[in-house]
Parts: sequence; structure tokens; C-alpha cells
Amino acid sequence: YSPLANRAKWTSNVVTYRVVSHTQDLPLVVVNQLLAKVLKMWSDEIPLTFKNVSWGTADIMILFGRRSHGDAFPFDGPGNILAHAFLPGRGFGGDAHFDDDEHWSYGSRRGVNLLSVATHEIGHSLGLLHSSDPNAVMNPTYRDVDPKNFRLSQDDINEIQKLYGKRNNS
Ligand SMILES: CC(C)C[C@H](CC(=O)NO)C(=O)N[C@H]1Cc2cn(c3ccccc23)CCCCCCNC1=O
Ligand SMILES: [Ca+2]
Ligand SMILES: [Zn+2]
Ligand SMILES: [Zn+2]
Repeated sequence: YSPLANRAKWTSNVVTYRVVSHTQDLPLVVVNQLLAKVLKMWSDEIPLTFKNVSWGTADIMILFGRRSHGDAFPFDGPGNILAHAFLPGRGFGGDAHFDDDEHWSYGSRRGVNLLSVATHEIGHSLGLLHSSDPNAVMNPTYRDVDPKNFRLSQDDINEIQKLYGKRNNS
């Protein structure tokens, strides 16, 4: 049970992000477009703006790594754990790491769909925990998705708005 009052969240309404390292599986431009889509899916629901920075330290540092990759949580080779992320905070807080021993794909049947995995990890980067709702992006088990109609579940939207409030699209 983690009462909302002391849940980790970003206090600034501008959150910076930087892709620090890339995967060989997808072109750089595709990864950047995919991430922008993921961030928009979340920021459409809350009063928060993402800002991409191309150097230095960002709130959300995104990297692809294998096995031991700089933190105390080494990846495990192909399959099993696909990625992890840290709740909002300083240092590693907010960072999202992807296991580069997976074959990352976007739309093709083969491999792990980076769109759905990145949406899950950015959910953690914003402060969300796992959901038991089988349809929730924040469910702890990976499911392949059709990128054409992939979107946040109502559970994901409810949970993120509990933390940050609704975005008034006035
Ligand atoms: C939600 C996802 C994007 C991120 C999560 C991790 C996570 O919560 N990151 O924030 C993840 O990787 N979950 C595992 C959970 C998992 C499933 N199995 C496992 C076998 C071993 C270890 C873990 C697992 C059974 C075999 C299937 C393995 C391939 C798919 N893996 C998963 O679904
Ligand atoms: Ca793995
Ligand atoms: Zn890591
Ligand atoms: Zn998770």
C-alpha cells in the first residue's frame, strides 16, 4: 500500500529526457519518433511537458544495455526481464533501461515491441507502479500489441491522473 501523498513524482511540470545510447535493432530516427509518441501518450493525460535534450544530464536518461550496464540491476540475456526503470528522483531516478539482448522491433511480428515496453517503462519514470489489470500498460507481464491501435488503458490513465491531475485541454 503506498499512499498517494508520499508517492514519488516530478514536481516540475517540465521533465527533460535524453536517449544516451541506442540499439542496433532499429534506426535512430525510428527510436526517437517512437519515444516521442510514447511521451505524448502520457503527457496528453496530465499537465506535464517533456523536453528532449541532446547532451548533459536529463531527468529521464534512456539507454540500451546488456547484462551489467552501470547500475545494481544487471540484465539477464535474451528473454526474461526486458527492461526496467526508476521512479522519479535525482540520479538514476526516472531513468529507463532496455535490455539490448532482446531483439527490439516496432510493428513487425518478430521481436519485442519497443512501443509497448517503452510506454510501460516511462510509466515507472513518471511514478507509476505495476497494475494487476491485464489490459493495463503497467501490468508486469509483456504482451505483444498492434502498434496501430496501441493506447493507454483506462487504468493507466486513472493512475497517472491520481498523481498529476488531469490535463485541461482548454
Ligand atoms: C512488462 C515488461 C515490458 C517489463 C517487465 C519488467 C518490468 O516490470 N520493467 O519495468 C518484464 O520484463 N516482464 C517479464 C516477466 C516475465 C515473464 N516470464 C519471465 C521469465 C523470467 C523472468 C521474468 C519473466 C515468462 C517468459 C516470458 C519472458 C519474456 C517477457 N517478459 C516479461 O513479461
Ligand atoms: Ca532480458
Ligand atoms: Zn539498469
Ligand atoms: Zn515494470
